[in-house]
Amino acid sequence: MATIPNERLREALQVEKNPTWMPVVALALRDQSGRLLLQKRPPHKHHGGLWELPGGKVESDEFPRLALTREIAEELAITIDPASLTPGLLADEGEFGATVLFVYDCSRWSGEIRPLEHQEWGWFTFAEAGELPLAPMDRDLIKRMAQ
Ligand SMILES: Nc1nc2c([nH]c(=O)n2[C@@H]2O[C@H](COP(=O)(O)OP(=O)(O)OP(=O)(O)O)[C@@H](O)[C@H]2O)c(=O)[nH]1
Repeated sequence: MATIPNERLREALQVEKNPTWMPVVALALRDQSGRLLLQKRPPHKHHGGLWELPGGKVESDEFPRLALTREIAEELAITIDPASLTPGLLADEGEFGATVLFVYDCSRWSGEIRPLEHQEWGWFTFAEAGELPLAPMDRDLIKRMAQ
């Protein structure tokens, strides 16, 4: 049987290491009538002025559900129970999908919603959300949620 020289085998199995991909978690928070909470990104940030789901980057030492719980407390002053989250849709953008957005569904929280980062926010039906200038991944996600 022909053998592959070790060096060639190593080369063939070499997977390009790319530590630069970015996991982002976002919350599809619904009120009692099923409307979705969206907020507007600050003008100076990436996708500034566009509307999106609340959430943010998962730090390298965090579990996704805990990152989302942290982000939601930081942005909206409410507490969500990580165990009550349901994994939902997924989207990506950038070359080879370098930013991956994981959406969790949730309809229970405690506390009163307050925009701690002074962001504009509101509850929207899918039809209303479709009229907003949305971040590109969110446009796609909201279309899929509405189906
Ligand atoms: N949170 C959130 N980010 C989104 C959504 N859609 C989307 O494209 N993004 C992008 O994902 C990235 C998340 O960054 P972020 O700025 O919200 O995260 P963060 O709060 O941890 O960031 P910071 O450290 O800059 O404050 C941004 O590039 C943002 O534009 C979304 O629905 N929610």
